[in-house]
Parts: sequence; C-alpha cells; structure tokens
Amino acid sequence: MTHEFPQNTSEEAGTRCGFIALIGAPNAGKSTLLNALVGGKVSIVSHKVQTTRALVRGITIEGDAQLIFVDTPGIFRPKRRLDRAMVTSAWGGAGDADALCLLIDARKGLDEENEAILAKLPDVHRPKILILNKIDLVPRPALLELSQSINAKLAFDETFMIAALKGDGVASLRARLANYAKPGPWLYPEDQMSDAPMRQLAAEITREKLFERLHDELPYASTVETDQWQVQKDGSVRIEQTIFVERDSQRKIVLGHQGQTIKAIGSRARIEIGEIAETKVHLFLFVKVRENWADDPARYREMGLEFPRGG
Ligand SMILES: Nc1nc2c(ncn2[C@@H]2O[C@H](COP(=O)(O)OP(=O)(O)OP(=O)(O)O)[C@@H](O)[C@H]2O)c(=O)[nH]1
Repeated sequence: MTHEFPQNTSEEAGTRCGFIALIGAPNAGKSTLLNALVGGKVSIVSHKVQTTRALVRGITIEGDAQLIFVDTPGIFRPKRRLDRAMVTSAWGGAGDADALCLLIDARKGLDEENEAILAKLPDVHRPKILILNKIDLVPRPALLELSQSINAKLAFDETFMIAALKGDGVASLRARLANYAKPGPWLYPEDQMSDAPMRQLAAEITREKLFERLHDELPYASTVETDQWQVQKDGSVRIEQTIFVERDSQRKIVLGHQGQTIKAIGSRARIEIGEIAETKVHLFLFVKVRENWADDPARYREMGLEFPRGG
C-alpha cells in the first residue's frame, strides 16, 4: 500500500515549518528535552556524556507549524577524529536552523565548557534562545542570577527555564519555538516523530543497552550497526546487528561469561526495538573486533557523519 501526501502550497494550507537546533555541553539534557518535545523516544538518553553521535531529528506539530529538531552531539574540545566529526556536524546543524537553542545545565552554570560555547555563538547568525535546564536542582534566585550573567555576555532573544526530565516548562517552550517557523509546507507526514531510519534508531537502542549494562568498562570504544532488517512473512522483523569494539579483551567483556552479557543486552534491546517498530523482533547480535573503527570512513557514513580530513 502506498501513502500519498497532498502537495499543498503553504499559502493554501497556511502551514509553517521550522528547523530548531539544540546545542549544548555533553549531559546538558538535550536528548531528554528532545524526547519531551516530541513526546517519544527519538534520541537515546544516558547518564554518560557524548552518547549522541549523529544528528537525530525529532518532529512535532504545534498549531499550524511543523517543528523539526536537530539534536546535536555535545560540544567539547575535540581530540580524536571521531570527536572532531561530531563537533563539525553539531555546528553545521546550528548554521542551517531557523533558531538555535543553547541548553545549559543550570547546576553547572557558566563553567569553562559553556563559556567556550558562548564565545562561538556570535558567529551563528540565527535567533538564539537560552534554555536553563534542570531547574529542579537549583534555587530560584540562583537561576535568575545565572540567566542575567549569561545574557550580559550574549543577549539572547529569549530565555527559558525548564526541567526537561519532568516536562516542566516544555509545552510553553514548544509553543514559543513555533514562532520561529517560516511559512511553508510540512516536510514530513503528520504522525512521523523521527526521520532517523529505523535501522539507525535500532542501532542506537542496542548501543544504549550496551552503555547501561557495561557502565565504565567499555566507554566509547564501541559502535553498533544494523546490517539486516528483514520483514518476515508473518510481519515480524529479523534484525542483525554488529557491535564493533577495538580490542579482543573488549569483545570478551561484551560477550560475558558464557555469553550472558550479550544475551541480556540483546533481550533488552529486542523488547525496546519491538515497541518502536510495533512488531515482533528477532534480534541477532554479533561482536567484531575492528581495531581502528574510529578511523574508518565507512563507520562514519553509517552514523550520518562526515569523515573529517587531515588525520
Ligand atoms: N534532575 C534533572 N536531570 C535531568 C533533567 N534533564 C536531563 N536530566 C538528566 O541529565 C542526564 C543527561 O541527559 P541527556 O539528555 O542524555 O543529555 P545530553 O545533553 O543529550 O547528553 P549527550 O548525549 O552526552 O550530549 C540524564 O541522566 C538525564 O536524566 C532535568 O530537568 N532535571
């Protein structure tokens, strides 16, 4: 069955469309906010920093406006090649957007990292919105003070105070963000939450389960790819994924004693992928050692990143 979407012109339909970039230091709460804004799980959330690697879009409708959120990887001082690719991708997303939201962990305030991001913002010629997050952890007077000191450094068009985790302030933020949308047709079907291909989303989910299960044992030395996504006759899907690690010792950690670790990761990932795909999932995980996966252009394409030149 095919679906056709009417090709309304914006004048006829009175629709608007807006690209909103979310930018901020690792752990500021970008993924949590994105999920709260679109009301679904589109970007993985973790207590670890830099879990977001590629641009993932969340899509939501606010009145006549379709808002497309670009979730950027945390900004930090890049050292490795992979880190540089993430940073380039983050700033690329900001420059193309109709508005740029800087998310700051209110508890951290203006630390060195946030100062460095603020210093870069005057180069981005877009409406800028300051969002102080995690206000549940900070007393009100301190929040006001923080807002004033940040705005004294760079005058933001608007400032919001939210607690993304509980959803406090998220609905009014979304309504205000809709003001930045421009007249134009909606770019995605109304019920679509994310255009991240399902296989990429499925890989992110497995990576999240890896993180949760292995904590600090296998920090950033792994990546997950979906190799197969086959719809079966009964409507279920057979998914094959490869977990790439850098060393054999890491492969053993991922497998665990008698394969128990990978089994546990696989069963948690299978349930969650099944919920999102809305069908029964058969998930097969493979672990491969690829010493230099972080220097391999093919791995970057899979993650939707440009391979940075110059080693
Ligand atoms: N107390 C509190 N915690 C929050 C809030 N929002 C997010 N968090 C927590 O902060 C941590 C980081 O959130 P993420 O959404 O993963 O942060 P991120 O900015 O996407 O991180 P990266 O993917 O590393 O760039 C998680 O443990 C969240 O549960 C909030 O409003 N209040």
